[in-house]
Amino acid sequence: MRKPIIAGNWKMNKTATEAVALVELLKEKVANKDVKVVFCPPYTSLVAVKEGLDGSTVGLGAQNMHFEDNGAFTGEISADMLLDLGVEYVIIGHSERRQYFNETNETVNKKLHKALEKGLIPIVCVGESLQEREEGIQEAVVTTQVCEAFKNVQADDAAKTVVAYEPIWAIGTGKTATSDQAEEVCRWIRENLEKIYDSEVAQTVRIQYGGSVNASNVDELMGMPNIDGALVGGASLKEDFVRIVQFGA
Ligand SMILES: O=C(CO)COP(=O)(O)O
Repeated sequence: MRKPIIAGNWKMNKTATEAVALVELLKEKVANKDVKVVFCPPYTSLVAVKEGLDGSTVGLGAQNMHFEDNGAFTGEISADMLLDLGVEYVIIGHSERRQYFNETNETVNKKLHKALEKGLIPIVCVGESLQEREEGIQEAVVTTQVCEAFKNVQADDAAKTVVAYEPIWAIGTGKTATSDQAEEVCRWIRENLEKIYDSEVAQTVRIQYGGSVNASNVDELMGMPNIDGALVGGASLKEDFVRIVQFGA
């Protein structure tokens, strides 16, 4: 049985001071032994959020990292830097990074290798654009993203990874994929993992849905057999997140 994982991607929101206030608001209310809850604040708030979460089961994640260990990469952050702060999870290949910061399937693959080598748990994001869905090529797009991301990743490492299916057209738009649409792609992702590896790996990897998840639609999404969690943007910055992690209640 896969333990659900619900992560809040705070994106470029909250100063460190504001982040502490949000942790205070949420941390006790989101404590849930049946669900892994993770906060992914901006880099600048990681230390403050870590301190604020002291004694809590809520995990700490970063929103990105570089694939090199160190060097002349102005403005970038390495896996070791994150680990040193107590970070456990890292989002890799978010569509906003693919769209605005030149992230490609190749850099996603490099980052996935580095995160796993260092012992961070990667949350690898995949998902098609509106145009790709309208053209009916979403299965091919997501299949390519999954195959490229996992290139040369060993089975035991792959099993530790979390994959997030985030259709770009559903992010921040208030337009959620229907639970059937989300389930269909999450199932394809699992089938791909089975083809690349085996059914044990495929059945171990947790697959999240992300894109306008809120307190009203979470129950239906989480009721789907291949959806093991959510990657939540806007609603993770508010008290709604408490209801989201209590899905099904
Ligand atoms: O991109 C997302 C999470 O990574 C989803 O964002 P929203 O929940 O704001 O649509």
